[in-house]
Amino acid sequence: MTTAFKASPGLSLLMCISVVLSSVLSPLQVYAIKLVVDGISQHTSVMSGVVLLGVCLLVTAVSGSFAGPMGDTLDEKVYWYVHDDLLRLTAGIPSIGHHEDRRLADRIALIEQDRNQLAGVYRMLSVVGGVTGTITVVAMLWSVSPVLLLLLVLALAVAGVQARGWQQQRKLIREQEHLRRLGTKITDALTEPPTGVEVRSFGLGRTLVTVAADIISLRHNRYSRITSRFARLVSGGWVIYGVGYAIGLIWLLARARAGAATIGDVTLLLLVGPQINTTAQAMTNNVRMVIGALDSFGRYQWLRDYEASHDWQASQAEPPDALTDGIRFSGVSFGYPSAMDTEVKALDGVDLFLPAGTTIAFVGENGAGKSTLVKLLARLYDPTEGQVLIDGVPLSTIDPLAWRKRISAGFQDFARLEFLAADSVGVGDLDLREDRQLISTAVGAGQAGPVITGLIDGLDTQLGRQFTGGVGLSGGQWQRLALARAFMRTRPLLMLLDEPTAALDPEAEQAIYEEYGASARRLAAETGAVTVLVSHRFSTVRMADLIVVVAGGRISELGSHVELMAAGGRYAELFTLQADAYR
Ligand SMILES: Nc1ncnc2c1ncn2[C@@H]1O[C@H](COP(=O)(O)OP(=O)(O)OP(=O)(O)O)[C@@H](O)[C@H]1O
Repeated sequence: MTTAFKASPGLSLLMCISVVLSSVLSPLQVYAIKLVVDGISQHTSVMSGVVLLGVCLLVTAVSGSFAGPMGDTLDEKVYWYVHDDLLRLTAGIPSIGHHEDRRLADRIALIEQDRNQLAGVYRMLSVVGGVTGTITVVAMLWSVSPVLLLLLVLALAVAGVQARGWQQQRKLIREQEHLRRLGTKITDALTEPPTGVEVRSFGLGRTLVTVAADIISLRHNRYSRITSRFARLVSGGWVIYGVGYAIGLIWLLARARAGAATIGDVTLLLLVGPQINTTAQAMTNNVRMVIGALDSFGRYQWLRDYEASHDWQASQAEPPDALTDGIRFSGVSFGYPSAMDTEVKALDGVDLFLPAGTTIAFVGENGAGKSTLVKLLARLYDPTEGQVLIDGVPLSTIDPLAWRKRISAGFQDFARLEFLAADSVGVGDLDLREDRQLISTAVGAGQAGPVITGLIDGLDTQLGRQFTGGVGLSGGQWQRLALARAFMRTRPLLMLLDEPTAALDPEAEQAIYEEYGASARRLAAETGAVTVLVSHRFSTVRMADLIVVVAGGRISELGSHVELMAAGGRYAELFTLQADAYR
């Protein structure tokens, strides 16, 4: 309710009034008719009944014509309010665990699907309306005979069964979220250009279509089983209600003949029959809405709590202006959130010192833990045990956004930012996004000069084939722009290069590493910056001051190229293997 009132206080208040009014008005109309009938049959005044009926009809007509458009506008306002809030919440979390943990991703996907449900939250007001309506019906039945209240009890029981059915449907939707996601992934694989090539060359199309159909029928079968079971129960219930209503009517007619009830009483029961039904249905709808809204809001609230506990508010310290000592991993262990159940650790008790002003290379087999070390340095996660220290200050106490502003990073899985070319590079330092001089320098350093000069409007070209006049780039060209982006930050304390040249041709790769070497030397003198390089190419790795061999989440060897070669361990073995291959 507070969400609806925050989105639009005035409209929410008007809707409150309109919902309550409409729930009282229709039973009151029935009562007014009874008063008129009684007046006529007993030759007394019908004035009060007529006035009441007139007022009811007038108010219904006026409020009815406003309620629809008002409701639509409020729906729209709440929808966009919730939409913005969800974006803010998911994008605002500084860590990335919620993107990678399946359970968290499922919940967030459900919240996004629930946006409509959340937008209609003000309809919860009709719970108030439903209660008022029920009280009015109870009062009317009571005025004829308390025995007739049994009809309402019967109708509510049927409505309760219906509500139970809805609850089970929602539970099933929740349980099957992973299937929905799998279905979407398969659809994407079949329709998106990046996977299209492999799907066709391996002839996977038909198989994927069959799997997608199986998933749909699996979801559909269980859903329709629940739906049809409850449909049978509910229709049976209404038949019993109908019989009960007929018995009630016959009983009341007999009483009227005996002079124990008036014609007005019989008229009231005739008119209120459908009202009982409608009231019970409204109550079920309310229960359904409450269940749905509690469910959706429970998740929405969970996301808010999650964001609050992951906003790292406690991390307020500013990063140092320059590194004097260096960066230390002290007893660092880490398990990915998605692997929590398995207790598999990606890093296990790492103690490592990266001295200020040096270039360090991480090497090791696939899955050894190199990228995980890099992610902890960028504070995309916090270690599960131990800590990362920046000049002796725990990284967990440093403001993550301020820290990232002092990092320049190039990744293997780079983003293809389909903006104007200037922006695609410029967002590497948002504050200096408009600085064309700086962008041009970064483009040069990232070896993206030929990419830009090849574009029709240079830096002002729209990138991305999906845009009118947009230009598509090759994988290597995109990577060059990503590298240029990484050169936008001019005074980083940390340069992270996680296989950033995988898509580049050898010449560009050589040039990039020369550029990085020059940057590393300049920054080492200016800010004591540490350069971390992850690479499988030993010709690049050997240039580093310190080489760290990672194996099974631990540090297995450490030293300069010369020292490690002399030691004759795993590094020496792999280096020799690669060098022989090139001979
Ligand atoms: N997002 C993730 N969720 C769960 N486990 C992950 C995730 N990313 C990596 N891992 C696991 O953590 C371990 C270390 O992975 P990491 O990416 O650090 O290896 P790497 O040494 O960089 O490998 P590569 O050379 O292939 O890039 C692996 O066992 C991997 O399966």
